Amino acid sequence: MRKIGGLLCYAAVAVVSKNGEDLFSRHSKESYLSARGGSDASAIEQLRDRFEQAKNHGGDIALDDVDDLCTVYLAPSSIPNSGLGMYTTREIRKEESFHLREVGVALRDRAVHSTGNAGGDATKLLNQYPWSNTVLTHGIYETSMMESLVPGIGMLANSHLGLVNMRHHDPWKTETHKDGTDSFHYTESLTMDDVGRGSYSTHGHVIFEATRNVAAGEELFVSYGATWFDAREDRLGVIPDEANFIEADGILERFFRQNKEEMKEFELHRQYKLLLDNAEQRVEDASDKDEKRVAKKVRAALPNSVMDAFDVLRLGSTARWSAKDSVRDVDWLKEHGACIDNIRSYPSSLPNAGSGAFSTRSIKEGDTITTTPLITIERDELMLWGRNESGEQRSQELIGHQQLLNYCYGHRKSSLLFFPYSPVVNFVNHGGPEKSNAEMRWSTYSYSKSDWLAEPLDLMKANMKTGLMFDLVATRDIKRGEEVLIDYGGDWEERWQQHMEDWDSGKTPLDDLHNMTNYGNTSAVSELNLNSIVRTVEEQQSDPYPSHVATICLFNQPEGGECSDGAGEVLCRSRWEPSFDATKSKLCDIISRRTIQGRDWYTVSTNIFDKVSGEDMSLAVEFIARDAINFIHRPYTKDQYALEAFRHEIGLPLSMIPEQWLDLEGDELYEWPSDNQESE
Ligand SMILES: C[S@@+](CC[C@H](N)C(=O)[O-])C[C@H]1O[C@@H](n2cnc3c(N)ncnc32)[C@H](O)[C@@H]1O
Repeated sequence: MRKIGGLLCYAAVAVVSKNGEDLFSRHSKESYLSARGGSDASAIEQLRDRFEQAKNHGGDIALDDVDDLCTVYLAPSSIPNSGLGMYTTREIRKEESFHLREVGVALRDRAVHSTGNAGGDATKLLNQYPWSNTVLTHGIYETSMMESLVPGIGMLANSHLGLVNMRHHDPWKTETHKDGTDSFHYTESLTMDDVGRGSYSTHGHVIFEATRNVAAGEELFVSYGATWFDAREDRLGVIPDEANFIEADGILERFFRQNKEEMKEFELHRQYKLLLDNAEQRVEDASDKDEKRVAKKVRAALPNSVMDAFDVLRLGSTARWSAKDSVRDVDWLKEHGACIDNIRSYPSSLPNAGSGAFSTRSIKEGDTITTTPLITIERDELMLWGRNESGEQRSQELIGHQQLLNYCYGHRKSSLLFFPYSPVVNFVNHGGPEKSNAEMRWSTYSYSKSDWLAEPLDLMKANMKTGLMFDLVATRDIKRGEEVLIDYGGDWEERWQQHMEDWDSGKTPLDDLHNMTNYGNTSAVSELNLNSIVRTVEEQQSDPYPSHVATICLFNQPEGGECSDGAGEVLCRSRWEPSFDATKSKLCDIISRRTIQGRDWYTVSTNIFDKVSGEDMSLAVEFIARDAINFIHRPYTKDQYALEAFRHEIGLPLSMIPEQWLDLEGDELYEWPSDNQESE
């Protein structure tokens, strides 16, 4: 969705719509407030408890705060021609965390490693969905060019810039040692003995929160940023942003002050036509591109007839009028929607598997647990190709796969992969034939485009829309609190067994993974962040930090120049304010430390090299406080970037894949231990 290559960025837009406030009519029950998760610390405590319960009760967990009835639905979006959207049937209070935590799957340096087809090619469906790295905070430093896919609200919720009600929750803004995404299982249980290391995302804990009160029945909207829409004007038309809707509201307000309803109808029409003519003239008269764009968007926000303008009055704003059904009747949602909150993520009951999806309600055999749209991805797009010797061109050497492969469904005989993106569905783990209690099927939901199963492969690859869907169906009765497991298939199982054998025997190429210095432990990073003192570069010579650790400094550039030589210490200090905006953080070296009035202050030097201008923008900064310094993983040292980590798609039975999509022998993809074995 938003940004590609730093072009567009996720802005934490705090849009407060009057509509939402007005519609928020009744106070909800207390459990609902307690369910908002409270502080992150208590959320982690809760998770710890759940983990203990999971371990002690054979995987089942208690879910005291779950509503009996479904609270999140997939249903047609209220934005015309925008496919499906996501709706809540219970009110969500401003700043309340959305209860379904998500996984964030990082995409690594696609422009460098992908084939010509991918990485920046705007015609690829996959390229419509990644968030800029600021959503997975500190992701900025994970790799050179990082983007991420965040299912649930991060992919399924549409964007209406005038009705935004959800945004990514950023604990790192106030607690610099947190990156806002890491789930506790990651810091708790991931050790060198963990054979699952790197095979699942370390961002298993992405949280969204409400930017304003959200009414029961309301569609959930995030901001993709205005520039995302500007870049797609050809395909999507002119899409107003929040300011344009507000301006249009002002124009209508003036119109209705001057022209009363009791005026003669033809006079009203005439006056309104004049209003529209003026709006169009403004587009004509605009002196530059930006002005023209604003004028076009304001015009697009205005209704085309005076009758519709009266409708705006009734609904309260042009934004609300442009998506009339953005607050749907809950009964309508029950009838037309598909329930998508029957599962939540908690630490898996399986060893080495990271998080899992747990049923929040009792499900009967044959019932649909959740329904998910899919994006189709070509296998090539997830391959990591090396570089030639000069580093300028891609080589023919396949060096690995994007971690996203592990979250995709497919069959080795097809180059087509499917990535589901309903909430929590990506946490469903492999139970093998014995433990599985569910399976993925092509969806029977009325909005699933099942006729696409007859489409030729080329058309599927070129498709810029989503349409195919999966249902996750219970294959036996599932208790509330039980982990939902499917069978990833024989190919997956075989590769996993091979991976475990290689791991146990300490065989190469897994040596890198065993090597602490290369893919270091996150607990070490978290612990350093709790230390009050940061060692200077000189101190580190005799007392080094682990090599996977780097320091970033978060501070605001002073207005009106740097701390000059002549400036006194106090002035310097007041100028270099810590900032918790990760987008402004910089990798930095700690040069010296001084204690003034009992408080430690640091001189740091940032090392920034502007890739675009080629300019060395390194900066020496004096006097920043400890809380403006943060320990993070050095680029490429998080587990997901270990090239040798386990990689395999989730297997679909051969019988599910239409014959015309079977374009591969399949054996060339991985070094198959048993090449000729036909696996379902
Ligand atoms: C679709 S993801 C499932 C969610 C994942 N557990 C997480 O925490 O994000 C698939 C990955 O989960 C892990 N996984 C799933 N089932 C597993 C199992 N039975 N044993 C070990 N790892 C498993 C593997 O790393 C696999 O590549």
